[in-house]
Amino acid sequence: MSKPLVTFHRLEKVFRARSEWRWPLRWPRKQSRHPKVYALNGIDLSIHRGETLCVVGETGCGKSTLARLLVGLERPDEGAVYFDDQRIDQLSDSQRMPFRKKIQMVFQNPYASLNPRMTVYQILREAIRLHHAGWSRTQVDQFIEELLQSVGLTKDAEDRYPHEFSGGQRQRISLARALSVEPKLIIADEPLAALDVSVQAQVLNLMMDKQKELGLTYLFITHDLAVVEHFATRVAVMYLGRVCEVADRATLFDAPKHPYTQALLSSIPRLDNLDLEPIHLTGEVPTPLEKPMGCSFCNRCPLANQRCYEQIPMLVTQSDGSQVACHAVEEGRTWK
Ligand SMILES: Nc1ncnc2c1ncn2[C@@H]1O[C@H](COP(=O)(O)OP(=O)(O)OP(=O)(O)O)[C@@H](O)[C@H]1O
Repeated sequence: MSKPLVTFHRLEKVFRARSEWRWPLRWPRKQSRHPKVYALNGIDLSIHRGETLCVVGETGCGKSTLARLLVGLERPDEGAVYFDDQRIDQLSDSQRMPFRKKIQMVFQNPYASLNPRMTVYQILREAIRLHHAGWSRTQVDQFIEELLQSVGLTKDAEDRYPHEFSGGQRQRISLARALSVEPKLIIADEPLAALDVSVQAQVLNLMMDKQKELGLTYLFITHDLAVVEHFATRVAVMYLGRVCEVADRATLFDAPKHPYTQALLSSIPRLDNLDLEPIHLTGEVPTPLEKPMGCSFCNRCPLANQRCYEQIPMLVTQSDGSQVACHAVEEGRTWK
């Protein structure tokens, strides 16, 4: 197999808590006014060329932080990020310029991420000018027309402003802007969350078509497991700043191994097994204000034993190629 396009190596990110975290009820007053938030606690993960890696996990588990580190909006406290074999997490803004073109991001809210004062033409021209500085006006105009056509929009979209479009059309414009610099990787952070279900399918199909046509790689962050099942090549399941399972799509949905993945997937009704009962997790959801000593999932895991509370489980490759970070899986402990 060729080398991965992206590698996250033992990535850690700690934030100082935002003001709303300052005095939560569970936080003793004697503690710092700005306690630490352990957003990523040692992420080891790769993205292969041409694949769609979907990252799933409940809110606050660190999915967006991972994306922001890759795109250079945040720097890690520990560990490294490699793109095309080059370490990119320590680069200055100017050293990062060549990678800006190769790594593009599509956000959840296309309205907030498109400048409302610029027409679609101006938005696209700005991106193109930055990366194809030598192009003539005619070349730029022709490229914009073709670009809009390729995402299902017509030339008359050029003179309109973002607010004149529907949510789905705005997401097409965001995709056009990302594609305008001919990237290798597109990071899509919940790109469908603000769209109607019928429009979600159109945007998803467009993204899949573009991937086939241009050989793109996607890092796709979502809460929606139906989207993951339709769209992913591989899936990384995150829990509280750690990756607990990575597997190709079929393996993950057919044979999830980590107890958290099993609970997560049991919430989707399956036509092939209507008798399957959803697994209800008990126990308090841990806070990222405390660095977990052992497995981050142990206080909600019905399979946990003393070892799980004391020792951090590492990702271990299984016989079917998936990777699982779980002492219970390693020891063969199963649900009763
Ligand atoms: N700039 C920041 N300052 C302080 N804390 C932050 C900052 N950014 C993220 N966090 C915290 O880091 C943790 C991980 O956040 P992140 O946004 O990566 O999670 P997420 O999995 O993407 O969540 P969601 O699915 O809700 O978007 C959260 O506890 C969040 O509150």
